[in-house]
Amino acid sequence: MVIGIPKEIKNNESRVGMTPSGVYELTKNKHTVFVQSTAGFGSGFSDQDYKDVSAIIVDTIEEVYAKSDMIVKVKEPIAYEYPLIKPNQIVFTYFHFASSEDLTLAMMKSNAICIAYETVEDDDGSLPLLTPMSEVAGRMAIQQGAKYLEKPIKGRGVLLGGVPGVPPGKVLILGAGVVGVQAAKMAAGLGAHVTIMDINMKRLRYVNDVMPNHVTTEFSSEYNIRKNIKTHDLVIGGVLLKGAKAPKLITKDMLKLMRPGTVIVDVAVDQGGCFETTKPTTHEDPTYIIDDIVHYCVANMPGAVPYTSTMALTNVTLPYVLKLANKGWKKACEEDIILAKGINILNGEIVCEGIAEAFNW
Ligand SMILES: NC(=O)C1=CN([C@@H]2O[C@H](COP(=O)(O)OP(=O)(O)OC[C@H]3O[C@@H](n4cnc5c(N)ncnc54)[C@H](O)[C@@H]3O)[C@@H](O)[C@H]2O)C=CC1
Ligand SMILES: CC(=O)C(=O)O
Ligand SMILES: [Mg+2]
Repeated sequence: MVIGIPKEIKNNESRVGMTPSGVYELTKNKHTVFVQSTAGFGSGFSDQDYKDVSAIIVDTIEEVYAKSDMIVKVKEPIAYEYPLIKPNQIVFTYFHFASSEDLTLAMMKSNAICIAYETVEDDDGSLPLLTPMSEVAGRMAIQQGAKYLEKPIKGRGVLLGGVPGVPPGKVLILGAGVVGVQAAKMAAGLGAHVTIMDINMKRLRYVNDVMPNHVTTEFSSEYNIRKNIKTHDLVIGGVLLKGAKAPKLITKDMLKLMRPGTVIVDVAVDQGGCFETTKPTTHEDPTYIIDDIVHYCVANMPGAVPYTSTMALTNVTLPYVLKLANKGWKKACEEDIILAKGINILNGEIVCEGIAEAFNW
């Protein structure tokens, strides 16, 4: 098969769809791989690194799309890429369709085979191709939240870890999944007091078992959320309803309950966000303020740490990329129900639950 790795064009997105080590496995299996020149620079890989594993370097994104049977990338296609996508071309990437009607309509029109990393689902319900990026984003959420709590950038002016004689800051985490647990771990490491909420008691039991005593669990209900946002300095949104729009757990009127300078980091922004006031931002301009509450809503957080993220992503995507390349998408998906769950759009039709509902279609 002919596989193409374009350079990402989303704002400040420095990850790349495949490392040279991943490309090595593809060319070893007799596939042809086109890599757009400089695609790997941001992640520390030169064109020569890709040439050394028998990839062919091309100058433009147009050539990558035109020559390839399968595109392997990181983020959802951007409007510039829509017309480059061909009928029956496999596009394997994060799509997050439920957060963009334009993207959904464009991909339906393209007649491409859209396989979304974020809905590939293991037998136990976990999402193996989302997990590593959620690990990165969960850990980063605390790093970013701690920074935006500083007064010169309009935060409350609280040091999360406190100091001897002064209590630590308080972090509220909505969702005890991958993002939530990694965020809790980082916040606890800094010495902050952490409250983590979920509707899944199994997850709360797990957190309760593995976390230190200054991480407390609480069932997620509107009443409990309203109570907690009054006293916490940093609120992390890490909820997910697979493939669907995130539930709005904090509405605009609830911002008034929070103290001025409270920071919210809505990691779930890529599924529409769990705060009513969330709108996607970029690494170039990551925050905005509504009712004195600092909102950080970057939809590609791992893109800011590409050296870590690109490797973590290829580690998990490579086995599926190899299957798709070796067998073709039909046979690969027939034989592997886990991969088949990634198919979101096929022959111009939506085949994943939750997307059509997101737009009231
Ligand atoms: N902004 C970014 O750069 C990134 C965003 N993400 C996004 O972060 C979100 C979370 O991802 P994961 O942690 O991997 O998902 P996950 O599936 O591991 O965890 C989600 C958790 O939310 C819980 N939940 C659902 N409804 C809830 C409610 N009403 N209250 C409290 N908890 C509730 C679920 O029970 C589950 O435990 C996803 O939307 C994902 O796409 C992930 C990586 C990067
Ligand atoms: C999961 C996702 O949206 C990201 O890594 O950017
Ligand atoms: Mg995202």
